[in-house]
Amino acid sequence: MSVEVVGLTRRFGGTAPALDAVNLSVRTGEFVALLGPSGSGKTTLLRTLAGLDFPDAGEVRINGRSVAEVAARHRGIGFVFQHYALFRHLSVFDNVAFGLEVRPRAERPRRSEIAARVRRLLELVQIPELERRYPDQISGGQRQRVALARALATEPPLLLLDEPFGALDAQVRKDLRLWLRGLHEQLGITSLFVTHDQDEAMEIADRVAVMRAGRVVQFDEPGVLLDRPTDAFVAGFLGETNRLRCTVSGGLAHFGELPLPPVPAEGTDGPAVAFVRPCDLVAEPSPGGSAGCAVHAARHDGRTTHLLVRAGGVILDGVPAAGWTSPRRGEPCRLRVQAARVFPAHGDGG
Ligand SMILES: Nc1ncnc2c1ncn2[C@@H]1O[C@H](COP(=O)(O)OP(=O)(O)OP(=O)(O)O)[C@@H](O)[C@H]1O
Repeated sequence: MSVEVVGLTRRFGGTAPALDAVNLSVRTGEFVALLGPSGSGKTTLLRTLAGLDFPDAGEVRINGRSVAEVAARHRGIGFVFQHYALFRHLSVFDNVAFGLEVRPRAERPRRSEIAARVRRLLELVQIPELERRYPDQISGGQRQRVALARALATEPPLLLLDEPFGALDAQVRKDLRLWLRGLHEQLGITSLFVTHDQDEAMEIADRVAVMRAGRVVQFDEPGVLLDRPTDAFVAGFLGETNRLRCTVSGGLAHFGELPLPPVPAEGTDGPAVAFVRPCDLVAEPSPGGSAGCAVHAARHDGRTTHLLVRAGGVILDGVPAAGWTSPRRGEPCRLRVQAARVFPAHGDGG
């Protein structure tokens, strides 16, 4: 099922619209993340797709057709919302069966068929042994699986998930998101999920729509977002990065007081902001101390050793040069910038 959003605008009465002429085109079978800071419009966009909220302008097209006149329950969409609680008085089995049980008699599968489908779904979400339990007798992660099974029971070709694992601890989240990605592929559905966890988005989505202030500012594959952000907001929002004020003149960004060599920069002359990833900021020993930098601390993120370097009154996050095995606190060093993304200062995302 493909989804197209065209010029979607939604105002709630405040001055800034929650959605501001959003365009987005999701292909059949894609797994797409909506990522952005709090209040950027992610949930409003998802609710509008689901038919739970209505736009002031623009439209949603599913498989090329406008769904403006189609009620939520007829859109063929399954959704899992973080706070869309399970029915506490129903067993796990009955929660999953619910969407089928409430169908009009003519469309309702036979009882034995419903039971078979519920059991298949509980196998799929890997909790077949829990069917007789009630929601308050299972863990948070298991509840999320039940919610997902319930959403899938009506076999929707499109699945919408709003922070589906938001309330869970980090390891469970990690396991569940990989499992969800596998499930998406196994079922061959189209899925959109909202998150403000960039690792989650980058790890499992085919494409990520980065949202800011009611707009989609970039919609690309994770690698493209990291390597070729189209503006300063995306560059600063994604991944770890040093954000440095600079001035562009004659094709070079100059860092003023900061003891950093100028780097090549395209674009017009004037105040700018440069984003330098830690892996592109290389520190090497400078025994004489003339480079004006010193080791502040070493930091390990599980994969890489980072070196925090004091330079001109600020602390920058870099990496030690190859072969520099034991930098000591206070040791003089110099910094080399291997790559930087430079944008005009007026669009730097505040
Ligand atoms: N029912 C509502 N009434 C008034 N304003 C609303 C309503 N729903 C959302 N908004 C406003 O619309 C904007 C977008 O909200 P939305 O919930 O879509 O953002 P979000 O990106 O999902 O945020 P979060 O990550 O915090 O969930 C916010 O400024 C919010 O205050």
